[in-house]
Amino acid sequence: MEVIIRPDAEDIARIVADAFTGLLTRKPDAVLGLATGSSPLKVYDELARRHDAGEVSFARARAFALDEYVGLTPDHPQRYANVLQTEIAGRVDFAPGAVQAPDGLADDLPAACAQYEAAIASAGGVDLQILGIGTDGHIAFNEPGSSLASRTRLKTLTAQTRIDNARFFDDNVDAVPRHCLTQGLGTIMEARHVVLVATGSAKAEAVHRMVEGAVSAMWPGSILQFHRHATVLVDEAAASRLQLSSYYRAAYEGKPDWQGL
Ligand SMILES: N[C@@H]1[C@@H](O)[C@H](O)[C@@H](COP(=O)(O)O)O[C@@H]1O
Repeated sequence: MEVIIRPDAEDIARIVADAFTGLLTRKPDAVLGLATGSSPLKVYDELARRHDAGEVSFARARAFALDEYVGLTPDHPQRYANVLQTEIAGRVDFAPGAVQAPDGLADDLPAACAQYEAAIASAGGVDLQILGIGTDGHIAFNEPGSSLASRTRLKTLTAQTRIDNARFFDDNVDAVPRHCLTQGLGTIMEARHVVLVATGSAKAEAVHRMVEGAVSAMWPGSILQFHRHATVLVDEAAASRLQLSSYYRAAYEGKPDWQGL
């Protein structure tokens, strides 16, 4: 796991956008993994800017959302399919239907989960997955206690996650759905490169546990310690509990250019 500590979210966004544009240049039909939440927003802004400048195209790419709320109406602005359309898909040149999310309105939710797994597999798997992390250490919606081998499935959100996400629902926690469909930890682990972005002091404990703690279902992001190509980008506040921060800084400063991200 590579840990990169940068001064601010803009700098992090540039580095992550470089990973996306580099991949799409090498492999225009790449399969991208997209996250919701506030953490990726500056990355999406930077990608939209580069797209407008003619520096990158998503025309042949496909993308999969990490997760989706269960039961939000098709036009609900917080339905993650709509969030991704607003934040990134509608701002660049993805082909119609190229961005998929689990179907949180399906009559048969387990079947929808199985279909989603099959769609990712038939696309050839995810090349580059962007991730955020919850204050309780969840990635996608894999809450503490999630199986480290889990696949796309129905999950119940924790009270903490519903409180954290109430800001997207006019601060009304009762409006936050209780259930979601989420890629499992085992699903996410199959992405060929995962890039996790975390900023702000509220994430410091989760980042420390994920990177330096024991691998444990109590801190689901810690499964990424087993990933062969995981990059964690944090600002100073999110890095504030890291024990080996001097080492991470030295490694990044001395990193040979040819290594890339
Ligand atoms: N399902 C999403 C996660 O994918 C995201 O990583 C997390 C953190 O959100 P934020 O980036 O807004 O802190 O929130 C939600 O629960």
